[in-house]
Amino acid sequence: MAILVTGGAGYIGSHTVSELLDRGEEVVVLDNLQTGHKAALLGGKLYEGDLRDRALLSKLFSENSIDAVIHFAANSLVGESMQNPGKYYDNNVFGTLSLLEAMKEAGVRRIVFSSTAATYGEPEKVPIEEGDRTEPTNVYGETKLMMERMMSWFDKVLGIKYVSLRYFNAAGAHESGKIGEDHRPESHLIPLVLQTALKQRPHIAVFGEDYATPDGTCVRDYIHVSDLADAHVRAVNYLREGNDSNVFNLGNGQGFSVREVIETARKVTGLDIPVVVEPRRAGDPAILVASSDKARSVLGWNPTRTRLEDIIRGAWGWHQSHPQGYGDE
Ligand SMILES: NC(=O)c1ccc[n+]([C@@H]2O[C@H](COP(=O)([O-])OP(=O)(O)OC[C@H]3O[C@@H](n4cnc5c(N)ncnc54)[C@H](O)[C@@H]3O)[C@@H](O)[C@H]2O)c1
Ligand SMILES: O=c1ccn([C@@H]2O[C@H](COP(=O)(O)OP(=O)(O)O[C@H]3O[C@H](CO)[C@H](O)[C@H](O)[C@H]3O)[C@@H](O)[C@H]2O)c(=O)[nH]1
Repeated sequence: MAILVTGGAGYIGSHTVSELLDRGEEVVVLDNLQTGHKAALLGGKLYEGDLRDRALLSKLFSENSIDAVIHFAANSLVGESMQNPGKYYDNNVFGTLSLLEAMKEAGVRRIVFSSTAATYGEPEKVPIEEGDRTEPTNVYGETKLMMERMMSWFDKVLGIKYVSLRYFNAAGAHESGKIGEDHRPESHLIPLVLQTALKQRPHIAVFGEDYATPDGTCVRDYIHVSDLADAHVRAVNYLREGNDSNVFNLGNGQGFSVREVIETARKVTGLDIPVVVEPRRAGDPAILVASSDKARSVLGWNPTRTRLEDIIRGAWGWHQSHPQGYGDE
């Protein structure tokens, strides 16, 4: 049986495809390449097309024996979602509906889904647990929560089981050096800091230093992309074993401030990284740190690449060897 990976040519998707292939799984990828890269695919069978194309989905399911889906394909820029909400409801919510309908038609009963810490909004406490209040502060987080709720009803009514993985901040690159982070436009802190070290940007902007945190800058929980990939494989197996639908946080449980990330990058690269302090970015909570105890106990997940310095060193290796990313745009 094969696993369908939507968005498999993207950052987290490509690392998960690699992990699945390493474990001998047959992989089918659906990606419209709007932010993904063909070169990020280390194997698998690619269908180049859109999630919302029901005819393509029907063809894909009829041509392959798929028993589980891992669903990464989405738009995921918080700022853009606050300028163009319709794009997010269309691609994320309608796209997921299209996928679930195609799964129903094909009789596929398992889906593992990319959710996000953004479903919580401003946390009521840290570390955040799965049962905590979910009140998104941006459209992106709201669409991900809607997708979770839609899957919950497709389970109740149709028996399609899901695992929703709420990632915190994905970071780092594959140990092989072959794949890494190449978002266009790039909005994530670590790649932007490393592009500044490479002198591709004049400075890194620090969005606000008046937060109620030890050094005034936002605190985030950075989790290695390969540890995320491992969690997806575990989640598929959890569903294959016949377990019930579930929701898990995925993070390291340790927070680092924006200033600490920049300082660590200076240490790793040995280079100057100029900083300019700018106003807060709309919709940014001060602190987001995960409790991943549930994923550890239920999925047996045990992230191994947890040191921020090592995560940044791996990303630095990728940026040095691929200064233009995949170079396909
Ligand atoms: N990067 C993070 O820190 C982070 C954190 C939490 C959640 N997430 C979620 O994880 C998932 C993957 O994130 P990423 O950073 O790898 O993003 P990415 O942009 O690199 O990957 C998304 C992939 O989906 C594809 N895609 C998008 N819409 C599509 C459509 N309609 N049809 C077919 N393909 C489509 C893109 O071309 C791309 O290859 C997203 O759902 C994102 O919301 C990411
Ligand atoms: O140039 C920059 C970019 C970011 N930041 C700050 O660095 C921190 C991390 O920002 P990222 O953009 O790297 O990540 P986010 O925490 O905003 O978002 C990530 O995690 C979210 C969940 O928490 C969502 O899932 C989202 O898709 C994912 O990119 C934030 O405090 C942000 O304000 C800066 O100071 N300067």
